[in-house]
Amino acid sequence: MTGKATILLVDDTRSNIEILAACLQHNYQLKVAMTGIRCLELAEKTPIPDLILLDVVMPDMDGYEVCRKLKESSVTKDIPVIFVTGKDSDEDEEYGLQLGAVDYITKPIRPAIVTARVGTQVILKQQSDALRSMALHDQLTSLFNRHFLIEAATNKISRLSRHGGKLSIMMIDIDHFKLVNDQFGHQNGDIVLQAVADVLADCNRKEDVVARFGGEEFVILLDHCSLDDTQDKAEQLRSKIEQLNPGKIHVTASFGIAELESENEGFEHLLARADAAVYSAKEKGRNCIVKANKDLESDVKGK
Ligand SMILES: Nc1nc2c(ncn2[C@@H]2O[C@H](COP(=O)(O)OP(=O)(O)OP(=O)(O)O)[C@@H](O)[C@H]2O)c(=O)[nH]1
Repeated sequence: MTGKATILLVDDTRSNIEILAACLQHNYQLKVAMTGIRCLELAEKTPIPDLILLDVVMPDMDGYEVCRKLKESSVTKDIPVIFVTGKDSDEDEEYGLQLGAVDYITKPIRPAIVTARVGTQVILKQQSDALRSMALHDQLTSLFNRHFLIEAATNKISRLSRHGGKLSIMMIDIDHFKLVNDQFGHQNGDIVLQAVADVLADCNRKEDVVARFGGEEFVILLDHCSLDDTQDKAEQLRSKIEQLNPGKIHVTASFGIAELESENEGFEHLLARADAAVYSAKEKGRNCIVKANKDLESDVKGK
């Protein structure tokens, strides 16, 4: 991880914030909130904190309630929380830990103890972020992997069922990739995969998901994108890949595109339609784009 970890300090008393800041400001980037509501706002804003030090007794919303809300939100649920509080009974501590806090520090604080406990939690958070990132990315291309794609698509489809909107999918399969490996070797095959992945990653909006789905197959999820717009985008990508020549190897790819018919269509079905369209593109001579039929059966029969 590059740069300093970010810690959000939450306390309604300025002098408490100052004491904590004095312990931590040299090693961490600090954000400060003096109310529970402000804590919830800052916890969702970039840079998302790596750790929150949370007071309990505050006028607008107490720290326990803030912690509960942090744990309910998909954006903030993985941020570790340490309570820093004057409430020092066993019951208070037990309650705070039951809410999901990773540690509980009582006031008056001892700076060396705060520094050590914060350091431990920051390291654990960085390690778990690194593991999560490895679990969700493809190592060769650094794109998202199939596991993340399925998770993201399922979330997007369930959001669409609540708020409406469009979702399209593009499946991209490099043509005759076995021949590339056979003629130029596996290492050059890897270079081709990385070059194609870079083109796909560069040409997309931040909210789109670009994933390596398997061997020489990639999938892009396009938010709020109609099938016609997806086709335009696919044409740009097809043309860029054709002009790439990574390691002087001529590369092309076949594209299948599909738009979610309704929120009742599951991701598996959408994917199967895009896959059938890729198959049709291969049948048509490769290096082209095929729109999926609405009906998967007729696509599959066309094989
Ligand atoms: N270099 C490299 N090759 C891989 C990787 N993953 C899968 N492959 C190879 O990709 C090739 C895919 O071949 P096929 O599925 O037969 O498809 P194709 O040769 O691209 O033929 P068409 O898709 O019909 O155009 C296989 O030879 C796999 O070994 C990888 O990570 N690196």
